[in-house]
Amino acid sequence: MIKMQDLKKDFTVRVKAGRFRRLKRTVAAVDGVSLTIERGEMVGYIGPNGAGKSTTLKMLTGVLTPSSGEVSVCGLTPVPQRTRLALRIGVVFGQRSQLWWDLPLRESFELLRHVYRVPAAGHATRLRRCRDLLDLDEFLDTPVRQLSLGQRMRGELTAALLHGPEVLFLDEPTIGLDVVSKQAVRSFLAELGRTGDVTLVLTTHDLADIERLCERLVVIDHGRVVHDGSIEALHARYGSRRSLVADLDRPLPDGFTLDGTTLTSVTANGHRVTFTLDSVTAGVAVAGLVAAVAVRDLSVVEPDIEDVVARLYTER
Ligand SMILES: Nc1ncnc2c1ncn2[C@@H]1O[C@H](COP(=O)(O)OP(=O)(O)OP(=O)(O)O)[C@@H](O)[C@H]1O
Repeated sequence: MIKMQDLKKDFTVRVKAGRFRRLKRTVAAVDGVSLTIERGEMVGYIGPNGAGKSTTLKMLTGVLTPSSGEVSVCGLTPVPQRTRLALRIGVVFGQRSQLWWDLPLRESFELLRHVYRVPAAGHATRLRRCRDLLDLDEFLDTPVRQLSLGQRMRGELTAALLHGPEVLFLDEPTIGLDVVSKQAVRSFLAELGRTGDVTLVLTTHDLADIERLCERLVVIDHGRVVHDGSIEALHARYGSRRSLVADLDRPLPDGFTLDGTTLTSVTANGHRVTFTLDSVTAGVAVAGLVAAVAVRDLSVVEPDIEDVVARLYTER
């Protein structure tokens, strides 16, 4: 569905060199990315600021011409075949709107039907689905400029989907949204992905988006892919471990050890302890602990993706 082969994009920028001098410098925004994304995949494309995420998306959607390498989306070459591509993809870029500022959402959607020449029946079915899943009805007749950010984002998602695209590109779909709108957008995208009809590529700085939505995580830094795989694979690569957190009636006896674990924190005057599970399952560790001391409460905590990704960014 999407193929990139040694894709590069350089920008020439002028940098200050002394009071009056400006020197030309080349920035390799995307520096040899090769990726294949199959139909129905949900891929999170993440990386620190300036890593090259937006530039990649712009090349995939036909906004920017690559400096070198190959790119194809739905079998088309994005820039020269941009018009045909527009009928097959949907795009939501946080900063840019596809909606008409002064028109109610309902009319924007109708205009888009004409722009894309979408048959009325398909359009109506998709709009119905978006209205239900994204709760659009209460603001369908409100002019776009009066919508809250969360309402507008729900409108943008709908606008991007009304022509039935095969691929949806999302640049920071949940940025700036409140908790409720974030959940609404995530649930909607999860539902979209579940049906497998749409291939989804999203960039985000909110790793909860990735955890909720993407089986595949591509991490890019300085224009290069530094990780491509599942979240679990990332945890395995960095040796992240689950932890067992226990609230105890009394502090642990001096020198206490629990086989296959490491005691990593003791808080609340010794009443709360955390063990990292090094080589035992949670079940074995729980059984060992309960047999040895009086436990009031227990929980198993998954490794934190934020920590792992922060390490991935800083270790480079
Ligand atoms: N039009 C442009 N002209 C010059 N340099 C650019 C241009 N667009 C992007 N860049 C540079 O290319 C690099 C990659 O930028 P890009 O916007 O793709 O990063 P990003 O990963 O999307 O970052 P962010 O998370 O901050 O949005 C940065 O160094 C940026 O300054």
